[in-house]
Amino acid sequence: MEDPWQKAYDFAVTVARKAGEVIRKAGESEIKVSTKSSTVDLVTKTDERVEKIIIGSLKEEFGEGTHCFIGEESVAKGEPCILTHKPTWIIDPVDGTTNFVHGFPFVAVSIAFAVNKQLEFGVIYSCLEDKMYKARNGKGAYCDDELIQVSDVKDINKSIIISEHGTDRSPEKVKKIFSTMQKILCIPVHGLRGSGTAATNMCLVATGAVEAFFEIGIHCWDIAAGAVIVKEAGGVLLDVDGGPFDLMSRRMVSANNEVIARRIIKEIEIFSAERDDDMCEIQLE
Ligand SMILES: O=P(O)(O)OC[C@@]1(O)O[C@H](CO)[C@@H](O)[C@@H]1O
Ligand SMILES: [Mg+2]
Repeated sequence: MEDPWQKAYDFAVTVARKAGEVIRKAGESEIKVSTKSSTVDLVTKTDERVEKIIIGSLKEEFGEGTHCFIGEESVAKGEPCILTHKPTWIIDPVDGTTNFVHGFPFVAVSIAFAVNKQLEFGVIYSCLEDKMYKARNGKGAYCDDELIQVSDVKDINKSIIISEHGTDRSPEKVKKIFSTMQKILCIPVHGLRGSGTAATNMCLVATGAVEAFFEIGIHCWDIAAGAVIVKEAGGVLLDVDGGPFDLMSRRMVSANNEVIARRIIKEIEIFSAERDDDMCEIQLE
């Protein structure tokens, strides 16, 4: 049967590579905006430039009317962040902006595509490592055309877990994040890690380098592509309360299997994070 989204998938890979080349060459890492006082969320001119390139290319190829776009920088400028049934591209042009600014070598372009609110495919280009991760619903996950698979570790004591401390620096949230990390570290696990980009973290789950990555406070553009890649590599996605994964909820546990996911969930101290789709007042559907 003909696959209706093959062209979109191939195009996403091409656009992600093109965007990654722009990031690699960008001397411009000037911090343009650092929002709100309690958050440390860096934005550079490169973030905005790369998002324009990605969305511009996609609009030219697929037309503006039929496809919708959720992009980190466009949402920051007031565009709606609502997932409708329409074909929708979910884009983080530079995941790991803080890394990019500091020359810490993990920076990713993340592009996902959803139809009828279901993720169809995800592409993550880890542009400084030059690794292209990609996955399509039901068709496996790949890194540079090699099939990837999550780890088969079921014993939490033999695991490496990733978490990030995020951009919100309000002391009560930071306290909960570090308390959770302390509890997980002392289970004990082999180690705790963090690459500084959610997209890359999810690729590390998908390749079996780590057993899990969880975070409260991430956005849909950080994790949409990674969600497809983890799932297609044999992993699981859950909410931090053990319920079903919800892309717009800003909470997620991604893991190699449910045993590891649920063991971590036991330790997570949940705090509130405003949903991505509540950030917008206009409801489109
Ligand atoms: O703003 P950016 O660079 O796209 O996102 C960077 C990032 O660190 O922020 C998230 C929220 O804490 C992270 O997990 C995520 O990958
Ligand atoms: Mg991001």
